[in-house]
Amino acid sequence: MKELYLECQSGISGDMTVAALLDLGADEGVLRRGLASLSVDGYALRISRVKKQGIEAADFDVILEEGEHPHGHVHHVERHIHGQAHSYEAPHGEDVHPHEAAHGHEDHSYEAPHGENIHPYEAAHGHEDHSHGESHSHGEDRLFADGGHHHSHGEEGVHVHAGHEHGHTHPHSHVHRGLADILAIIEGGDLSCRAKALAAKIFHIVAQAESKAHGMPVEEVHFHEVGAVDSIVDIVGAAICLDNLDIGRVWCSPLCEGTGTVRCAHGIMPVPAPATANILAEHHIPVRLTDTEGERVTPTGAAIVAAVTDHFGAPAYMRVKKVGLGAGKRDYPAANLLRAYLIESGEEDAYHDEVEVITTDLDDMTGEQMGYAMERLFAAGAKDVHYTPVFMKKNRPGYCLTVLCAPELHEECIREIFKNTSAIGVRHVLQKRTKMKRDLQDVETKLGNITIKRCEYGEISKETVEYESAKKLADAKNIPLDEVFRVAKSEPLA
Ligand SMILES: O=C([S-])c1cc(C(=O)S)c[n+]([C@@H]2O[C@H](COP(=O)(O)O)[C@@H](O)[C@H]2O)c1
Ligand code: NI
Repeated sequence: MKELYLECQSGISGDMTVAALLDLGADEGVLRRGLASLSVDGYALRISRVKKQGIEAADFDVILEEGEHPHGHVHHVERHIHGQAHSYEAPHGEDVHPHEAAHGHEDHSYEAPHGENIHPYEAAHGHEDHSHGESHSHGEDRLFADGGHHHSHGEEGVHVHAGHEHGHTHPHSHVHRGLADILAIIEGGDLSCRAKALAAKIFHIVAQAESKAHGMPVEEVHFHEVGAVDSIVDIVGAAICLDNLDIGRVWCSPLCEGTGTVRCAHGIMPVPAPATANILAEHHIPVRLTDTEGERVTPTGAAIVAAVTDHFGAPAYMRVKKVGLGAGKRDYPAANLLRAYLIESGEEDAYHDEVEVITTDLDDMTGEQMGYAMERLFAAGAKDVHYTPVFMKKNRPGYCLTVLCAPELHEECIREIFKNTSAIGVRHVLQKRTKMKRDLQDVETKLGNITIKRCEYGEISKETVEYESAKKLADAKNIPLDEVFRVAKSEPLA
């Protein structure tokens, strides 16, 4: 099984992920053919090599073709997901292009005016000849064969796109695709079942987060035409590449997110953007908030991580087989790169792993409450839970609660502790564990079937009778437990 470790020191976005996977060896031809098989057009792909602080990396760029954008420029993709209401209010006096596309004209500059932190896809552009004075509304809504709802803009009402009210002297149409439209596009593509399922899973995660952010049912979340193209290409692209690399297990570091604000289709939003924050929360993704200005983790990036990650944190041991670098679009003091490693995790080393040890001292709970808390912790997946008597401050006898769990479950276990005990703080530490390799085996004895646990650590080996199976036999035969153990030990075990 191939294993992937995503190191998200610079955060993660959809395009960085596709680029890093291509750099790891995902087949560009397979990616291009897969994307071309989707009923989505009006864009071009640019796959190139770029340098970030002198470090060479792969770059994946989705470029809208002329005519796709209402103003007819080739530009980097804007993203605009929204409900049908079109009611984003513009902060007063802001001079932001309604569609916020990066129209550098000559140079596609990503420089934001006045040092503002504008998403590269949404940077204000510099041309002068648009008239945005008039308002317009959406007229009829009909389903087009290309899998979206075209909105033709009439004369009345106001259509506000994240910045200011805008109108156009020419009528134009947008395609607003809902989740169902996008899932149909994915389903209709010539992709493997695994790639389709993964792309659909990622889109569900984004739609869920958008639905929560905008307070509307998932079915009503609509992906604006150009934004949908960008998201489809990035998300399906990532799914195709993961499938092509045959990745079976994914590890992911905490996501480093920046700070400040980001300007997008809704206007200025805090970093992490609402949809991103919702994904981080919903999927318990560990995050490291840094003081670098800017959005490092996008909703698409967070959704990919949520969909594919099996373990958060680096494996205890890993052998690196290959490194792939995917470039981010903006420049920061530290190279803006997503690093993807093809690895063999130390999990193959069956003798070592890591466990999280969580402790807290309790002096004001009843036995019933402590028993219940223990049950909840086991239900959350704790490996072990125990109470140790302690003598605490103010001469109070109390108990130290200790929970052992897999590192990726420690957040969940801490939540259970806060929910079900009087604790208002816990201590936790990741500990290295050395363990014997274990193997359970059923053996036949004169009393019946019994389970033996065989343990091995190099040349050291031992066998123990599994208590639960011995108890079952003792109950069934109505004989002392000791007798079952005696028989199990005296008989040669096959
Ligand atoms: O346009 C919409 S609806 C939009 C919503 C949100 C929310 O958090 S809600 C965020 N954004 C921003 O768009 C860009 C592109 O994101 P990708 O995931 O497509 O790379 C990014 O800055 C988001 O924060 C847009
Ligand atoms: Ni719109």
